[in-house]
Amino acid sequence: MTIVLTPYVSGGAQKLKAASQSPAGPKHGLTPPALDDAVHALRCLAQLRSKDKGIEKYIYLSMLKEQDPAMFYKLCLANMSEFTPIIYTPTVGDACLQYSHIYRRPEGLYVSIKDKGNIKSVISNWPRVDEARISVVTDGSRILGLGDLGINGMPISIGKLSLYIAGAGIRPTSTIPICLDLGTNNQAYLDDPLYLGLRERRVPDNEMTEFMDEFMDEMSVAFPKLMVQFEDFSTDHAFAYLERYRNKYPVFNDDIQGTGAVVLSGFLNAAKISSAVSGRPLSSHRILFFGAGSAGVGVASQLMSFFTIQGLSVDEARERVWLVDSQGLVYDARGKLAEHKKYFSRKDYEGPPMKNLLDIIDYVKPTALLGLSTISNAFNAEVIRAMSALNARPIIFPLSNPVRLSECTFSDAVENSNGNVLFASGSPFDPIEYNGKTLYPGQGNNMYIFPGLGLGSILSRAKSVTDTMVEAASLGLAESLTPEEHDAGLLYPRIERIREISANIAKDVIRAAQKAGVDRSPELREPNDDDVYKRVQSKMWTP
Ligand SMILES: NC(=O)C1=CN([C@@H]2O[C@H](COP(=O)(O)OP(=O)(O)OC[C@H]3O[C@@H](n4cnc5c(N)ncnc54)[C@H](OP(=O)(O)O)[C@@H]3O)[C@@H](O)[C@H]2O)C=CC1
Ligand SMILES: CC(=O)C(=O)O
Ligand SMILES: [Mg+2]
Repeated sequence: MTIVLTPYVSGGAQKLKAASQSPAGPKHGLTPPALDDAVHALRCLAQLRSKDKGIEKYIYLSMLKEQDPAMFYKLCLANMSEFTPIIYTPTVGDACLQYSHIYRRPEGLYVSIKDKGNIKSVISNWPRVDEARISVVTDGSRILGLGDLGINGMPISIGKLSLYIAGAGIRPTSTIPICLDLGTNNQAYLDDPLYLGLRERRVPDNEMTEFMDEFMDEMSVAFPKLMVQFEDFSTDHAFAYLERYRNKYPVFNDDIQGTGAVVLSGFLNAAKISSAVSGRPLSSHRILFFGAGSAGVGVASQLMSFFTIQGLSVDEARERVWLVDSQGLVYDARGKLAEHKKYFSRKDYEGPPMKNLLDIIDYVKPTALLGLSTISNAFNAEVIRAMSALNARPIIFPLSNPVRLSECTFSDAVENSNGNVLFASGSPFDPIEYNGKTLYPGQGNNMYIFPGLGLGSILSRAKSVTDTMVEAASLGLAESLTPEEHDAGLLYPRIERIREISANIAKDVIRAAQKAGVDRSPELREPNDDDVYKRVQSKMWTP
């Protein structure tokens, strides 16, 4: 069997395993006599499935990934819909919450505010087994919908990179999960004797920006071919650092751009179905966002292209969007607004604050209701019924993560819409039987986008990640449904096809990078798309 040591493992067990390797196969006596790859795969799956709790499964898979990455990724690829809810949302949310308690070994790079002025030497400690190509960087300040988790955010960077490796064939040794420790305002962690991060409150913005400038600069010097994915920064910093670095380095923000792209894709497919039934033109859809943070506003911005593709002007497209935040409908006359909400703030409403979601639905008459609020059950039975009264096929996407923060469950959405809902959630729900038919929930999660977007950006050696590259990823995903998936009423392709989907998205991203003139990989400027697709596939790592 293949045993590959990851750069950051050590210890007696690994040394013994490494010793069992030789070009001619395992050294006699250092592995059990009947150890066989295929049977061992069954053994690993049986061990995984014997565990009742999600967090125990997470810990088991974490250890398997360390000890035998090839086996881990082989099993992951063969069982994507079973593995993703464990290594990613929802279980990765529990892993983050409990990280300081379940911690067993270092994994990834930790850079703290105490390293300011000295970040270069910290980065230089990263083992250079392979040239780093992609890093997922979080500061732990808004992990999923769970709030400020400080250093406990590390598993989100690890989980996203596992999906890059499984879903897009990025070489494991070319990835760097990073958690920046800028303190935490989570009092429970500050009081927890096992907490692994700095026992300090978050630093002020000016200090954070100095730190981020140094960090980004040193990363680009140490790893000239690196692409950085910002993940789960709190909303103000998410927008600020994307703007600050996007024209300087190859970087994108997954919560703003990845989520925007995945939702545009699912919305395109849902709107076509909804419009085919109602007869209303695609350009007349009306979208109500419940939640106006980095994800809500990121998705709203990306959905502008849904309308501009239908021929609306940018101003007309903006008129199709309504935002709701914790204070209710977002409108100019309400008073001072956070910078990121201003663009979509309504100018055509001047009445008293409108806080009740049912009143807002009655006023807006939306065809689509998208939840990015972290408020579980916000889309209650009355809300779903109100949407169903307005629309033969209401589009309802409760996109908050993890699953317990979803604005509604799939079964509630189906029951209260008499099976008519066009549904996608951020975290996975099981299919359900309804009136003798199997209904499948969509998973509107950026996991469909970032692997292909990252792969395309890396292979094209993009200087920056342009809006057109993000849009290409989204449209590529929307078009990737097979006839069978269309017939089953799916809004997103089956996750089992993630490699094929990612290769297609990467090809479209490469083309968009070339069109935008940001690519630095002349050998990919092939005239034929099929050749580019084949080149992408040939570059994918296979366990
Ligand atoms: N499906 C996917 O792929 C993704 C899902 N997400 C999920 O989206 C959620 C939000 O993320 P993000 O935008 O970064 O977080 P933020 O905290 O920035 O945004 C949350 C938004 O919800 C609003 N809100 C909070 N309480 C209420 C309420 N009672 N009624 C109405 N609105 C309310 C907030 O209002 P205010 O502005 O007034 O505070 C804010 O606008 C998270 O759960 C995250 O996991 C994120 C990225 C990807
Ligand atoms: C999916 C994701 O990126 C989030 O919930 O933050
Ligand atoms: Mg995120």
